[in-house]
Amino acid sequence: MLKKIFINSSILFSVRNSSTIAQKNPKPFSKIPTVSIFKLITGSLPGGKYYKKSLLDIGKSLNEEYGDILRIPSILGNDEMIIIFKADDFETVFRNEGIWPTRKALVTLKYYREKYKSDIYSNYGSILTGDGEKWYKTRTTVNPILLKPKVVESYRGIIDEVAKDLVEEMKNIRNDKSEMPGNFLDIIVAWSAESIVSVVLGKRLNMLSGRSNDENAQKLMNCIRQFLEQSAQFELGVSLWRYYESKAFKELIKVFENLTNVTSYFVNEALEKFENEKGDENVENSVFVSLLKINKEITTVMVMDALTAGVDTTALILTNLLYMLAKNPTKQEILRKEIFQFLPEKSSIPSYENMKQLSYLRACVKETFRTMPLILGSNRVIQNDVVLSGYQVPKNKNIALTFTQELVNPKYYPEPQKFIPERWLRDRTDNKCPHATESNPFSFMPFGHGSRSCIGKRIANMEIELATANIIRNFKLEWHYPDIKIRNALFNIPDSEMKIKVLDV
Ligand code: HEM
Repeated sequence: MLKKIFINSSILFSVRNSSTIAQKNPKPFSKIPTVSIFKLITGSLPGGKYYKKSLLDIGKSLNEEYGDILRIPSILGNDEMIIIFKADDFETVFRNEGIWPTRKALVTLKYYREKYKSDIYSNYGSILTGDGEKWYKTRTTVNPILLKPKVVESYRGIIDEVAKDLVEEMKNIRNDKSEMPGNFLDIIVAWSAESIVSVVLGKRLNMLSGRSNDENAQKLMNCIRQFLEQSAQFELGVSLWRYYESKAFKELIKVFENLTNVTSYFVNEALEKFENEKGDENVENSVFVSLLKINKEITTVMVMDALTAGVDTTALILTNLLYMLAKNPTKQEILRKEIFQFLPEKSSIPSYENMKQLSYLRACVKETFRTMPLILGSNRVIQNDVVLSGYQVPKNKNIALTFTQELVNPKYYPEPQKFIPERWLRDRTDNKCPHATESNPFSFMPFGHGSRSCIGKRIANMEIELATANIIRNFKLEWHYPDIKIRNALFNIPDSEMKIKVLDV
């Protein structure tokens, strides 16, 4: 064992040394290890090494096989892509992303919006799929409303109200073994949709407790689920859709159309309400109303993006977190102790001051992002020539940053497979605890980085923290099944029934 550790650490050392030299004498771009898309496709067929593998495993195999940088040449509508795995390289890319960073993602949604919905995006680009100056105009207008802590704080009451509805729903839907139904993820998606709609539009859909008879609310949920499931094959595979619109592609376009229609319905409804209540000082605060006072066009664009990007993401992280707490009862008890200390009553609404004290809760959220990442990474088109992992990479190349390998790098996160929230605490009492706060900040970016990072991160964190605090305040969670499997959709999603046991405390 010792010999193994010695060999591993000497490899690490020699790689580090040689990489320093390589940064000074970089190898030419043409020498970057290259994997053909043909090899990737055949590897994904039955019998191939990537067949039925999760994206996490595919990323790991590519890193092991080709090293810290590899190139996939352009083919049939897919741009050439450089894939990187190392935190130091991520830093280089982000420092060279330019003032209007370009991310080539959600390409089918972008295509749909440009081809069929140019009227909505004529003056202001989408935050999610737009680029250049039009993206910048929208982003800088919305930033103060979605990212300023004081403004986000004003949504605490409504987010807590929805979290308490989720707790009631969990009481109602547990079976005679006190377990959640297999489709618990759908309930959490309903919670997430309810939360973001109430923040953004100031409207309750009442989707929890089966109370909603609003057919548009149901439509919204269906569209978001279909988007998650159906767009993955086009995002991740060869872009043949650029040449030929298959039946599956046409169905995806229909999903985008439905999603746009249902969102437009909510936007128009909110507009009408706003017009009727104009001048009334008691009009409820919402992102919508705040933005509307600035610019109506941007308001529509922002609602489209928030409902597209802000539902499944948050729902999946809360699901993963509850699962991790159920599987780690000792950590769950530490968290419950902290929550009892600051929230003695089940009905209390956690204040800003209360939540600031819940450092173990925030550590549990971070450790969930690390151990069960939602996405493989992000990408940027670099604006300058750079050196990555010892190779020259000219400007304008599309770089895919694969975050997941660093999340389990023992150099940054000792005992990486273990769920250890303590590693995120600043004032550690246990000195033996592996410490993440000293690790490279570019090794942990669940919301991305820079001016194109997630605009919903503060809202998402508040939703997750309030839901978890309320759930752990009310229930003890247990897991009595084998470890869940993860499958590929647009995100990494659980492929097992989420039958978490919930017992009253
Ligand atoms: C736990 C929940 C969430 C996670 C993990 C997450 C993660 C991400 C990531 C990784 C990016 C790309 C960042 C980059 O390329 O640097 C992103 C972008 C984005 N997210 Fe989120 N997100 C979450 C929740 C939300 C919510 C609630 C909203 C709703 C407002 C939202 C709206 C967006 C938008 C509009 C973008 C595009 C930003 C831009 O390109 O300027 N996200 N998110």
